[in-house]
Amino acid sequence: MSELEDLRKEIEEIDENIIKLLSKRFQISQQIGKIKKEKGIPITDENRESKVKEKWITLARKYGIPESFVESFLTMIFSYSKLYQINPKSKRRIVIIGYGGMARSLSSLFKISGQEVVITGRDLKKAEALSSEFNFVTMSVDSALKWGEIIISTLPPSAYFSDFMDETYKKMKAKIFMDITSSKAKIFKELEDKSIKYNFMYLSIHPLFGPYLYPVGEKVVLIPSKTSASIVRDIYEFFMDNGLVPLISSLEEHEKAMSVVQVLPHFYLLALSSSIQELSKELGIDFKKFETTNFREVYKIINRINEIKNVILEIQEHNPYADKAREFGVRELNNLYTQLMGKKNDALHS
Ligand SMILES: C=C(O[C@@H]1C=C(C(=O)O)C=C[C@H]1O)C(=O)O
Repeated sequence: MSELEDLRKEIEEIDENIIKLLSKRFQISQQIGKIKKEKGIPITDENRESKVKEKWITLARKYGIPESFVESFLTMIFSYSKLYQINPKSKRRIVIIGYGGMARSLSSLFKISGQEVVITGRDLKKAEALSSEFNFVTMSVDSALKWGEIIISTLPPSAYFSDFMDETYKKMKAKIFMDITSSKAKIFKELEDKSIKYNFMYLSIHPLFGPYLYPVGEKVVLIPSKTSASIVRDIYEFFMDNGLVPLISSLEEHEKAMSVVQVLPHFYLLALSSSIQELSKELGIDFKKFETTNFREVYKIINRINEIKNVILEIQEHNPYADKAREFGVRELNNLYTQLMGKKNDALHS
């Protein structure tokens, strides 16, 4: 055998060992998951993750492996390790109304946690396309509402004022109903009123993650309404059991928080996106050719934002603190501008 072949053989053996060890690590993680379930503690333990990461970085230095490799590898290990810990106490009958990115993300989560899911909506062909991805079932809206116990609507805010939803509310008696919108000010009261009128339990939720698959360990905000007091505990446990980290909030606190974590950064990023285009055009520069590591990361986020621009603009429009957030954004940008321009002028005059 040539030297090249010998070395490749050695690599293959090492690869097998890596896989064996990973499998062992995931099995242990599964055991840890069972203990956490018994004790009612959440799957994600950020303290522990920091400790593990510290250890990995020390070892990486010791063995001469780049820290950046270890960091991205470990991030993947954590997220798959947590997948192995999902093991819900009970199976619930969940109906998802809608078939967009968030419906897909929630479906992926419920698939690994073994929930029973039916996908429905106005367009049953689209519902069927999503169902088949996860081997779930599609039903007409009427049948789905009869069958289901927990109804999660992934529709945009405007949909809650449509004839379609008007008909749907009437068929949800005694069911648990959730919306997942980012800006709730406009719809919360409407849905709360409808839940009183038609006797369903309305618990507003906001998954704090984008349309990604297997969002294990991510947060979901729960905003109780007048009709959901009796089920908040149950749904809190349900989400924890399915691998998310639930967080209870009031409507007002949630809207304020979203003006800080969504409205403001999205506002800057949209402006950053267009100013990058404009400035590079003005200067005749192909910025992709010169991108730095930081720029690459920022641009990834800009691309993600542009992909869901309609949702982003909806949040800008509906969040009640959006005007304030944008005012602060512009004010601080101007302050920085004045400060930096001032420095430049000082330098010129000295
Ligand atoms: C395995 C655990 O669960 C999660 C996964 C971890 C891991 O894979 O190392 C660490 C912390 C937790 O977020 C644990 O708590 O130890």
